[in-house]
Formats: sequence, structure tokens, C-alpha cells
Amino acid sequence: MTTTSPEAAAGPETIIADARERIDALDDRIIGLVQERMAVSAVVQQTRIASGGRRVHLSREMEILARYRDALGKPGTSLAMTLLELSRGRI
Ligand SMILES: C=C(O[C@@H]1C=C(C(=O)O)C=C[C@H]1O)C(=O)O
Repeated sequence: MTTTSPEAAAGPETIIADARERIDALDDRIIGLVQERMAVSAVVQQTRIASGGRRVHLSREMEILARYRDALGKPGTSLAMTLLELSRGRI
């Protein structure tokens, strides 16, 4: 008797449609997390500015860039730069 996995039983169109639904759900979560990150970053920046400091903290940003690069390779650096721009604006 041969066994067939549900994925193999479904046709390619169904597999792609299902996977795209999962991707859309993941993108919704990622966008929500990015918005949450922006809000938390704003708290740090506003608190620092209110106490006489600067908006931008470069050594902290270097740590974040390294973290994303270590996890995701070179494109991770670009992703982190985009997240930082979204969170603190362009410098
Ligand atoms: C949020 C901060 O302020 C700024 C924004 C950062 C961020 O969004 O991760 C990082 C460093 C700062 O330039 C912080 O210092 O942690």
C-alpha cells in the first residue's frame, strides 16, 4: 500500500494558495511587530530627548545591525537599516 501525504494529494494550485494564505498571515504579524517596535523605540527616543540626550545612539544601532547580520547575513544588515529608519527617521 502506498501512503500519500495531504500535501501530495492536493494539486499545486491548492498548495500554492494555502502557502500564500500563510505568507499573508505572517506578513500581517510582521507588520504588527514592526509597528510595535516603532512605538517602543519612540518611547526610548522621547525619554532620552526629554532628559537632554540625543535621539540617535549610534553604538546601540551598531549592536542591532550586527544582530541582524549574524542571524540573516548581509541582507539582514539592510533589513535592520530599514527598521532603524522606520523607528527613528532618516539620519
Ligand atoms: C530606541 C533607541 O533609540 C534610537 C533608535 C533605535 C532603535 O530603533 O532600535 C536604536 C538606537 C537609537 O538610535 C535606543 O537607543 O535604544
